[in-house]
Amino acid sequence: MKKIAVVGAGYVGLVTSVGLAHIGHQVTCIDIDHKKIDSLRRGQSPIYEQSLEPMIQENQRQNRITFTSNYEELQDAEIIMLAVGTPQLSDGSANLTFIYQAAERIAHTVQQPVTIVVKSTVPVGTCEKLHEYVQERTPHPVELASNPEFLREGSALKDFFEGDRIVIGANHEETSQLIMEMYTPLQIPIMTTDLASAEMIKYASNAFLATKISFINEIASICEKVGANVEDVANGMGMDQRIAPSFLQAGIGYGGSCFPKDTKALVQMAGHVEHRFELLESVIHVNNKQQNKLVDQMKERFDTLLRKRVTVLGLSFKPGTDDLREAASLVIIDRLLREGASITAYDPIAMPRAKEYFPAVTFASNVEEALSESEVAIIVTEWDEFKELPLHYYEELMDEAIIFDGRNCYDLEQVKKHRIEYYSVGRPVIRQTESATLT
Ligand SMILES: NC(=O)C1=CN([C@@H]2O[C@H](COP(=O)(O)OP(=O)(O)OC[C@H]3O[C@@H](n4cnc5c(N)ncnc54)[C@H](O)[C@@H]3O)[C@@H](O)[C@H]2O)C=CC1
Ligand SMILES: O=C(O)[C@H]1O[C@H](OP(=O)(O)OP(=O)(O)OC[C@H]2O[C@@H](n3ccc(=O)[nH]c3=O)[C@H](O)[C@@H]2O)[C@H](O)[C@@H](O)[C@@H]1O
Repeated sequence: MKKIAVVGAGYVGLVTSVGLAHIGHQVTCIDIDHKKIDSLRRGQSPIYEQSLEPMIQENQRQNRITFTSNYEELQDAEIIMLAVGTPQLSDGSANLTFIYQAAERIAHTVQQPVTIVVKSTVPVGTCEKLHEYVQERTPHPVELASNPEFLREGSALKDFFEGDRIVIGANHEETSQLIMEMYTPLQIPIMTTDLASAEMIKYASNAFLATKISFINEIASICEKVGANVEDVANGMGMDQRIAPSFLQAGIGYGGSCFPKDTKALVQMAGHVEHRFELLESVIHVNNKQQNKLVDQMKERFDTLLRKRVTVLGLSFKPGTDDLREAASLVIIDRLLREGASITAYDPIAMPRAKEYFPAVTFASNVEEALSESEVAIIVTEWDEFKELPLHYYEELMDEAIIFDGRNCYDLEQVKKHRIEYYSVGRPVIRQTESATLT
């Protein structure tokens, strides 16, 4: 059992805190956001993440986790994990303000030798500089390690307990050893390396996954023109073990708090060492195009979207989370509003957050209400609730069932059995007439 402090109670900090407490460590989780801490003390999670809230409560009951805004409470921690945000600056590079603010507070608080572990995604070279920065501000010996996080929102706890690998970057073997001991109960393969390589593994991994997505989306666009079906193409490609099936789901592009920002940060980082990362620039460009694709198609279909009654199904950047950061819905709704459409939206989880973003949107309390009297539906997030929705609902509830599906939720053969006009990504358009469905 180790005494660990985690700084930052966001997606990463909170999941890390709860995960580490659950495997037996004594964890103090610190955040400067008093509202978050108050809610956590009551056992309520400020974010939606499957199984997180009961696990917070269970570990509170066992006295393995406490939440605070008071830095003094990290004084006796042997390990301090840094999990504050690293958002993007206007030029795309990473904003390290929160990292340095937290580091300053840590330096002025610690009373004994400590190891700081950077979980936040930071540009290569940051850990080395941060080490000096903290050590200059405290007489107590400080060690520093990079331990990038690979969890996905929506499956964050599962990823914590069953991740593919743990990466530890450090300058000394004893430092790596300490972090390895902390993770021992997890039985996940651990790879150790130097600080810079660990920092780069995180960016390279996210950039590679984003590249897979933009690649398949480009293939999807070609499929549409040559009459191929991108789903079959992706399945066929994924059967090759060298390619692997994951992250080949064509759609309206990647969003979220990390792929968009980390790809841009890596392009910036490369630029600083006079390397133009052209491949990644294209990945970003393709993704921007992809987010606009369905609205472009919709405009082509209707000539004008002025006063069109559009239903947006799904708002979060992916299912399983209420996170709207860089979600495709933001781009799509903004475009639709500028085109003069009238929008009703529904999301099973993200609506309370979405209401702050979209004052001009009407929010429905369920999918039926969202679709009733709608002229066109656009699916932005592939929640199970939409995937499992019987297709006749569209026929019955909408004026005329016209669906633009940005996440390829439905099987084309099933769609063909209904009076539905159906546009998806990288697959043939289905335009069923009444007579065709009856035969
Ligand atoms: N969200 C995700 O799925 C993943 C995020 N990451 C990386 O992890 C880092 C954190 O990301 P998220 O958890 O999404 O951020 P977040 O924005 O959800 O949470 C960050 C938290 O840090 C707190 N904070 C800021 N300054 C502080 C300070 N001085 N002292 C204490 N708390 C402070 C904020 O109040 C906030 O609650 C980022 O670098 C991100 O790129 C890495 C892997 C996955
Ligand atoms: O650094 C991070 O923050 C995290 O970023 C991603 O995790 P996350 O953003 O939570 O979600 P993903 O499942 O990777 O999805 C990201 C986006 O890509 C899209 N996507 C994903 C897969 C796919 O095949 N096609 C596709 O369009 C999703 O719809 C979503 O908008 C990575 O998968 C994590 O390993 C990483 O830790």
